[in-house]
Amino acid sequence: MIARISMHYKYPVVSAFLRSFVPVIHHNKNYPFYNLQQKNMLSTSTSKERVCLIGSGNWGSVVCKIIGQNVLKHSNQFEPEVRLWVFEEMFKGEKLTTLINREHENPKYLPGHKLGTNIRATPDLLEACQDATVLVFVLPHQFVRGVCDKMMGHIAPHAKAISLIKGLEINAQGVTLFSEEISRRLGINVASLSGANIANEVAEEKFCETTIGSRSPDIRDGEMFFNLFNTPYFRVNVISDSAGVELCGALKNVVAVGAGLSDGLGYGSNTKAAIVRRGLLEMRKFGQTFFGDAVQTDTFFESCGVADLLTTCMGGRNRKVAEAFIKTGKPIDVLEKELLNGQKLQGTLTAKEVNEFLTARDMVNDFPLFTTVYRIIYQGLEPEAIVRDI
Ligand SMILES: NC(=O)C1=CN([C@@H]2O[C@H](COP(=O)(O)OP(=O)(O)OC[C@H]3O[C@@H](n4cnc5c(N)ncnc54)[C@H](O)[C@@H]3O)[C@@H](O)[C@H]2O)C=CC1
Ligand SMILES: O=C(CO)COP(=O)(O)O
Repeated sequence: MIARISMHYKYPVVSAFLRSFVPVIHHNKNYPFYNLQQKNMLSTSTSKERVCLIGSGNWGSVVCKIIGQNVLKHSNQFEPEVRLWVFEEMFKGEKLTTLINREHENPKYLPGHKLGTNIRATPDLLEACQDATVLVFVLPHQFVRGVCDKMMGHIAPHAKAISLIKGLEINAQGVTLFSEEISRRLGINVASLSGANIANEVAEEKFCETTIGSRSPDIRDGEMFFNLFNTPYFRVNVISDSAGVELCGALKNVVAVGAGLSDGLGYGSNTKAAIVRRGLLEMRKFGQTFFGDAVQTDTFFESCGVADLLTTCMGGRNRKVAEAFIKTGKPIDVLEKELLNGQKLQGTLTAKEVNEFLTARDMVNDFPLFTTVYRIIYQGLEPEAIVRDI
């Protein structure tokens, strides 16, 4: 069963689906909800998890570095080799996979940071995920569908997955979380991870927090993901509201585009704060309206909520490109190529997708910030509308 929302069945179905999972809430390393028996079950397990990352961009590479270190740290739980699926491309005359395997670094998407010698990059998706028991999806959201289609029928039956994707599967027909879309296509449980995590800062090991949403009925999955990601500089909190984690991660990108427009116009901190506040309200309203009580208000106070909204509006790529859109007058796709060196924007595309969804429900006026961002970027509305029309 999948929690896809359409005109025919709205959020009560989603809520029932999400509520059907046992709530799992582990707060940091103390695991107050763990009992001894469950811990013993974990330590006596004989088979180790084999991890595969699907995606090797800017964030994918940083996460690969973290996972590469953690599988060695938790060697009783994980196989030492981590597979990294790379969308193959040439870089300075050589294949990116060859470079990663030889230099232990991704020179295109994360230059200057070693990934670890236990990482094995491959351009072959099926080889990468063969026998993997833990799949980490970290792709720009526009590529997920095609990648999942290729993986269908090639996944270990008991594999678990986690989605680090910040986007939604959303169009006029309905909205689906990527965790649910991947789960539906591959038939496996999928958790989510999102937080205030600008990749280059995490790569430099500057302290930050992140949120994992796990609604797996097996409480050990939450602990496994905690061990896979948590470090002293990347502090993980595991909560049960997986939908809220993903929704925040996707929608804050639209708000960040608004913040960038404001910066481009030379407006100050107060204006940006107003956009952030309005954006947060629309994010919560979107959750309440289309996901009902499947999305919890507390989640907006986790790293995936207000913290990610703030950092993306201050230092993210969506903000940067939107600012340049105002200052240069160039189209977004041109700026994406010029400024991001192959990295992908998520916020402008999400603004368009959200607008299609809202238009189909005659609800664009209920989300004035999301709508205004869309109209400025795609319909030539004057940029000053970013304060006038919200
Ligand atoms: N970069 C960041 O600071 C953070 C990003 N995220 C999220 O993580 C997700 C992945 O982002 P990044 O790793 O930064 O990626 P990225 O923005 O660096 O995107 C480039 C990646 O897309 C791949 N790609 C290009 N064309 C493709 C195709 N046709 N099929 C499959 N892959 C293709 C490239 O090979 C490269 O690996 C996004 O949803 C993003 O919002 C989340 C937290 C932080
Ligand atoms: O999600 C991010 C930080 O948490 C990165 O945001 P940008 O894609 O805008 O860089």
